Amino acid sequence: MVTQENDPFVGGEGEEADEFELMAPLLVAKLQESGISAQDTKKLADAGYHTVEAVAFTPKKTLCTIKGISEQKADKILMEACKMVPMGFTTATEIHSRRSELVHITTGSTGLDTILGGGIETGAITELYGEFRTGKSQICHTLAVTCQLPVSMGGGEGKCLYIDTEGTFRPVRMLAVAERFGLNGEEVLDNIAYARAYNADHQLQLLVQASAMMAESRFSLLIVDSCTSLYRTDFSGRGELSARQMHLAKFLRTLMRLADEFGVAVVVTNQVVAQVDGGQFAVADAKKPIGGNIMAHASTTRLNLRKGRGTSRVCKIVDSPCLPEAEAIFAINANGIGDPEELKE
Ligand SMILES: Nc1ncnc2c1ncn2[C@@H]1O[C@H](COP(=O)(O)OP(=O)(O)OP(=O)(O)O)[C@@H](O)[C@H]1O
Repeated sequence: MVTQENDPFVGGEGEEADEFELMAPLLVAKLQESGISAQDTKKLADAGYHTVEAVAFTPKKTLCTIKGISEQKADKILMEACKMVPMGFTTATEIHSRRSELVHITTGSTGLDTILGGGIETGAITELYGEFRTGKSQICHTLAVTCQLPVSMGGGEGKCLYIDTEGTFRPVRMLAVAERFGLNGEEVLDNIAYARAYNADHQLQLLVQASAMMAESRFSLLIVDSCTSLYRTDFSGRGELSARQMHLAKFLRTLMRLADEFGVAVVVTNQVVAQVDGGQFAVADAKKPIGGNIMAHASTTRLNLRKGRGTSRVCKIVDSPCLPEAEAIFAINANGIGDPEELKE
């Protein structure tokens, strides 16, 4: 459970805090120790680069677009940032050992957690897509609470950042989940940072603030519900398709950078639309997720949700770098995502 007292980024002490400090991203001001001026590190932070990792992962030509950062300065900044952040080759053994430390956040459903290898993966993007009322937002609400649990209880010991584009955020649902897991409702809500996005530009802009917040305090989950709905309203028709996809690609790339940089789990929801380009061989009623290849490639794991019997829902792993295709049945209960009655025991 993350409270002000035990949040390792807000002045926690002792062994646990040391461990987190080792894993924590380096604040951009750290570059001053390598001869970059305080003015320049401020310019970087103002432009949304709050950590040395964010700077090191950025191409030179992008850094040069920041007011007051010349090509020469960008070279020097990148050289120093790359010295602090390991960017070259490493061994598979090292990667294996790092990956074994990655935690999974419980979804609240045993069946779902089992097929997902423990829950939602941190340091990666998980996409939940499906028709309306299939439980996408309900899973997000449960995760916003379970991500705060201790690792031993299937949590990520971090706060949650929630970007809502459809106005479906309901704290009362989170209070019910908090009670189920024996957490203090007030503290749980205090650990969820909420923002409503009003258009696609604003949605992207919120990620700049998100990175500043993540650099200050320990977050384990970032939710965007829904990732694509504002793109559908802001860009219409075939004429704007390419602009829409470019904007979406930038948004998803920024999400991936946050997942890499801060090791947070990123969960995005997506709707489906009827398939219209399948010609005479199109399956009747076939629905596909919005966002095309851009969305498909950006998501590390894609989960398709559909309705089952009664309150039950079915989740299918459609794409994952290390999980087999599999299905699990879960339920939407009053106290969050769980197992259907008939599957209990
Ligand atoms: N308190 C509750 N107890 C049990 N089930 C609930 C509760 N609140 C909502 N639900 C169920 O959750 C379902 C809606 O799920 P959710 O809001 O996650 O849909 P969604 O997939 O996000 O849909 P959309 O695309 O419309 O946003 C409904 O079937 C509703 O009955």
